[in-house]
Order: sequence, then C-alpha cells, then structure tokens
Amino acid sequence: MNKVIDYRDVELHRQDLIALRHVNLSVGEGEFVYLIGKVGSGKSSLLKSLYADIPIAGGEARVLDYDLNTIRRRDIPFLRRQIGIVFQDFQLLTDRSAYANLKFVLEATGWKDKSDIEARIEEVLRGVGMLNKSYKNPHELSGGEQQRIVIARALLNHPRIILADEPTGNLDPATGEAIVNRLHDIARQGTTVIMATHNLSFVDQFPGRVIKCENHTIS
Ligand SMILES: Nc1ncnc2c1ncn2[C@@H]1O[C@H](COP(=O)(O)OP(=O)(O)OP(=O)(O)O)[C@@H](O)[C@H]1O
Repeated sequence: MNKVIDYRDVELHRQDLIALRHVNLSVGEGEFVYLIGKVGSGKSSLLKSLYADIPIAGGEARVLDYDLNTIRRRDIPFLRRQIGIVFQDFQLLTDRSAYANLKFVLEATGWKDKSDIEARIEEVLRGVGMLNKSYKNPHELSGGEQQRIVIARALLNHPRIILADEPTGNLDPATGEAIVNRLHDIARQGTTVIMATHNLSFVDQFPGRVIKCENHTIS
C-alpha cells in the first residue's frame, strides 16, 4: 500500500495551546477515513495541518512527497494542488456561475488551453451530475447542488487526497448520503478521502476506517 499520509508523534497547536498530540497516523492510497469527535476535539486542526495551513509543532509529518517540517513556502501550492479541499470556509464565489468558479480554479493553477479547460470542467461536472446546471450562480442552487459543485471543484486537478470537513453539515439526510456515496466512489477510484463528520450513521451505511479525536489525541 502506498502511503499518502504518515504522521509520527505529531503535535499541533492552536494559539500556543495544544490541540492534538501523539498523533500517529498512516493512510494509504484510496483509503476512506472518517474523522469523528466532539466539537473542538481537533478534527479541523488535523485536516488543516495536512495541507500545511497550520504548522507541525512536533513530531514527523509527511504528506505525499513532502515533509511538512521542512516544506518550503514556495512548494506549498504544489502540495495543495494535489489535495482537493471541501471545507465550509472554501465556498463558491457568488459573483459568477458554477462553471466560471471551476474555470477560475483551472486558470489559477496554470491551465492555458481553452479546449482542455472545457473538457476537464465537463468531466468533473458530469461526475457529480451537475453538467446541466453549471450555468447557474451558486445562490440559484440548493445546498446539496452547491456542495456537489464544491466537490467537482476539488476534483479538477486530479487530487491524490480529498479533505472534507463536515461536507454534509447543512444538507438534508438524503442529499448528505448522496454526497458521502460519491466520496466513497472517489476513494474506490484511488483518491484517498478523509472526511470529518458528526454524523455516525454514515459509518454504518458506508463503511470506512474510523479515527476518533478525543482527549487531545487520536485513536
Ligand atoms: N483559529 C483558531 N485559533 C485558535 N484556536 C483555535 C482556532 N480554531 C480552533 N481552535 C481551537 O483548537 C481546538 C480544536 O479545534 P478544531 O476546530 O480543530 O476542532 P473540531 O473537532 O474540528 O471542532 P468542530 O467539530 O467544531 O469543527 C479547539 O480548542 C478550538 O477552540
């Protein structure tokens, strides 16, 4: 199994306080991992550390081909390009269509060829069943439809890892299930998925590895 995440005795701080410590975590290609735990238990902190948004305060941490302790600032965008992020604080831009949101990301990550851009956008939109509504602005889409666009956006650059923080938080149960089901499909295709959730019913319905944040560590 190819490891995509390897944390050894990692410690993470939030404003000088220890959020998590003694974090030992090894995750392979194509694994689906649920991250569970109470509010404030450190789930988001762990996810943010994985894309170098918060620093490693102790221990050894590798994600894909990078050592997070020594990664250079200029290499962080290259790490992030391989990680699809589905977070509440990465919402769609509201001043443009869903399609234009995706185009914006591809252009910002160096895609130049117009027909390549169009083909890739169509491919990811088709994958989440949103091809026919991509002309709409985010506010004209339901919460579930917006979340499907956010997932499509996360997939654009063929990420090796998807990090999803409460991706079903604002959705009705059926829509939430459809999103989790789609994330499992993505994992089966070889992309590692780590999903933080409060909803334990998903774990029974769509089995995956479960990691719990508790008492400032994981188990
Ligand atoms: N931006 C921040 N600055 C300082 N402390 C923070 C910040 N964000 C979170 N914390 C603190 O870090 C600890 C872990 O929070 P974190 O957001 O990782 O938990 P969580 O399990 O993701 O919670 P939730 O389920 O509410 O998202 C908490 O004690 C929290 O108060």
